Amino acid sequence: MTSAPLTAQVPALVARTVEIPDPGPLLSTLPSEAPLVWVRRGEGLAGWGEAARFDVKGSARFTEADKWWRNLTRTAVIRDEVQLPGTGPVAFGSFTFDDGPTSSSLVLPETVVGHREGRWWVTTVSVNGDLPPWPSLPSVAPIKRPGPVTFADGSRSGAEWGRIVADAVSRINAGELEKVVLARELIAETPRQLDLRWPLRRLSDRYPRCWTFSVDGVLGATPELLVRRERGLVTSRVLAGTIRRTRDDVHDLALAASLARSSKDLEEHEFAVRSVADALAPFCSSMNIPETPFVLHLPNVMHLATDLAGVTSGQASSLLMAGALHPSAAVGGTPTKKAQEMIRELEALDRGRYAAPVGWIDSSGDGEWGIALRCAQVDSSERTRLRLFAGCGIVAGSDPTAELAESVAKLVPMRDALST
Ligand SMILES: C=C(O[C@H]1C=CC=C(C(=O)O)[C@@H]1O)C(=O)O
Repeated sequence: MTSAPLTAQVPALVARTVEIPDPGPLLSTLPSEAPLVWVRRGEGLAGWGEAARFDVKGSARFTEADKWWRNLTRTAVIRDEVQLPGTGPVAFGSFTFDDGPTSSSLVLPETVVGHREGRWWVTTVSVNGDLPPWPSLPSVAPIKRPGPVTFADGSRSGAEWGRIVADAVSRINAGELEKVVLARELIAETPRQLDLRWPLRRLSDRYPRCWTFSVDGVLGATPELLVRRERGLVTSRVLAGTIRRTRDDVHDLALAASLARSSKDLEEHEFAVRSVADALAPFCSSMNIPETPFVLHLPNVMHLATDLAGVTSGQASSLLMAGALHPSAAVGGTPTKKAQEMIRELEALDRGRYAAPVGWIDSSGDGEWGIALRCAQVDSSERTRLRLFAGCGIVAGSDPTAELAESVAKLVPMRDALST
């Protein structure tokens, strides 16, 4: 079901991108209202304003959103003096994990500031056929602190969650399925309306190897890139298999070595790589899949990681690829259908947009889509209540106590980002 007919009159999109001098950190250019963000190591996109949006529910959400974007950009007039991926009009998107009651959205910002390869630009758009305003950066209000934040259990306490993990392990050992990813929720309350720039700045400063994102009230820093399509090349960073860090670098190195040898984690990782490679295969004429994963070090956890790369064989956009890849075994399980049923049965949680594609797409279909992991969903009106999510891959050898501790470690980035 779509909330807007695809055949509705298509607005006349005009976009203009101009090069600008270094404006400082991208996140410092953002006004406080509804920031749209995709940033890693200082590069990426920061947008605001809403020139057009598309909200959609149901199993065809990715294809319908892709159709809407193609319709909108097909007849667009684009003046782009920078010509890099992410220049010209871009839409930011955030999708739901399943076909439940929450909508997925694509948002076309009025203004986007971008930075890549030593260049900076501003794009402005209009959807009424007029030339958009001359790109300029507004002066922005200082970032407000959230004040003391409280945290409480969401749909289940930690102990209850440990019990459903134990249940999943016995069912995996009984042969019902091979892997399931179970998530838990934490509720954060802020005493005053949250200025989203506060957690975003902290996430991007502390987790520079992650993609910091904010789209339509979902924000976080994800280490997992579901798919990037850029000028005929497709890449994907697959993660699965995790170990907590201890703050002792020497000990962490030993842990990293044990992670790289752990048969439980290597097996979990293999499921995730296989699911991504299988889903990408129809879009690629060739693909490179490294034989062994590397260990990705983040401040709170370490992951087994594999970077896949392929050459595209058709016209499918980055968004269609993201839809085909979702849900990968890193967020669903193996086999996918069985895992989704078990998630619904055991979690007692509407995942909303957690563990689903978040990212951006440009008018050529190129773009980057991460998986919204370790993120928060802000209630839209008051902005004083957030649902925080984190999940863990459960396989035959999983220990519920260790998984609970892992989920706590995965919640740290968002918790810390909200604290004053
Ligand atoms: C589902 C999450 O992590 C996934 C991604 C990387 C490693 C994972 C793991 O080792 O369990 C999870 O599959 C999450 O952080 O919410």
